[in-house]
Amino acid sequence: MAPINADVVNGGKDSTPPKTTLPEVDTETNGNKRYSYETLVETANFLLSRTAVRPLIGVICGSGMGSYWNEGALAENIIDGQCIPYEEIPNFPTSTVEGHHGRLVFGHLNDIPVVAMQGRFHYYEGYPLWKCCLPVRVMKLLGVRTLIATNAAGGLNPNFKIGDLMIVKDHINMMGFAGNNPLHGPNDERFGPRFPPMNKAYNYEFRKIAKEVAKELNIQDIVREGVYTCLGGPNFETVAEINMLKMVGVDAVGMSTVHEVITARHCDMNVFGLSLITNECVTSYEHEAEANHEEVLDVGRMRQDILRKFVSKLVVKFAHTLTRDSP
Ligand SMILES: O=P(O)(O)O[C@H]1O[C@H](CO)[C@@H](O)[C@H]1O
Ligand code: HPA
Repeated sequence: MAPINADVVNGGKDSTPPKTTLPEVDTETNGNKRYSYETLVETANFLLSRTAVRPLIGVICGSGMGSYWNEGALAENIIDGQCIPYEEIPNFPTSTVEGHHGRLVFGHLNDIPVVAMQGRFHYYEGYPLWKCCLPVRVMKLLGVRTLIATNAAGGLNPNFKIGDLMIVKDHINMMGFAGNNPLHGPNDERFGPRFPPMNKAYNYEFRKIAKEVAKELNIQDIVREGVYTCLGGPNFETVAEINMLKMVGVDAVGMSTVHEVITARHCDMNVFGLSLITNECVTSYEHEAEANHEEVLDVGRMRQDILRKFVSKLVVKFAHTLTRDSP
């Protein structure tokens, strides 16, 4: 077969390669090639050698929602703050999306040892789902017992407004319907069972606590509850897709979180999910506006202060719930 001529592919106009170098990502989905338990223990041990913090709670920051973990922003609350860029962590992927800083932040938030992912990994970046969720398993090996997974999402529920916070009550694993699941492949029982239940994915007690905290902070009017779904992305949805999602009971749509939560529940972590509604999903062909990532990041910036206060308080309350439940 004749080799493909790039000039022809580009319409004969320009065969110069793009200026930016794209990161090489591993699109290998073969179950046998994924990292073993032992490999992830090595990653966890590397982190434990780099920090004295022994985190109990892990936070994943959504698109544009992580800057409250920056030096300065958390200075009043966090002590022993220490940042480790993903590039330095053995076996870690790298963040390629704007609004995802690409580092772990360790520290004590109001005396509670925490680790925050300032930047997550998405399927559309080219990573298989198991690799997107690798940090969740690493957190488990570090001793994290509770995961707070936050995300930016489009609102489908007509009662939601841009800037609202949605406590995730449940999710619909759309990608799982098509057979794409982070647990696909050989199961290592040291992480969890072959067939994990998912009907208690989002901790009921935590959801109750979050509603109480919302009242304490006087933000109850912007705090909602609902069902999240994740699509593969990176394109935003068509009108028909949004209308279909509405019909099946979805309140907010994004491109993350579901697989992280499945991985966390598989290894018996408690989960709290929080979506920031960054845009209204378009449900009619007459609608002029188009979804875009800039708007998503803008709303994230706009809500930094509230997110910082809300998440900081939740960390403390959730940690105390863990202590109470401990034998
Ligand atoms: O889910 P997070 O990482 O918050 O990001 C959301 O925002 C991006 C689209 O603007 C997508 O990555 C979507 O998943
Ligand atoms: N759709 C999918 N993902 C998103 C959206 C959206 O409207 N907003 C933020 N992330």
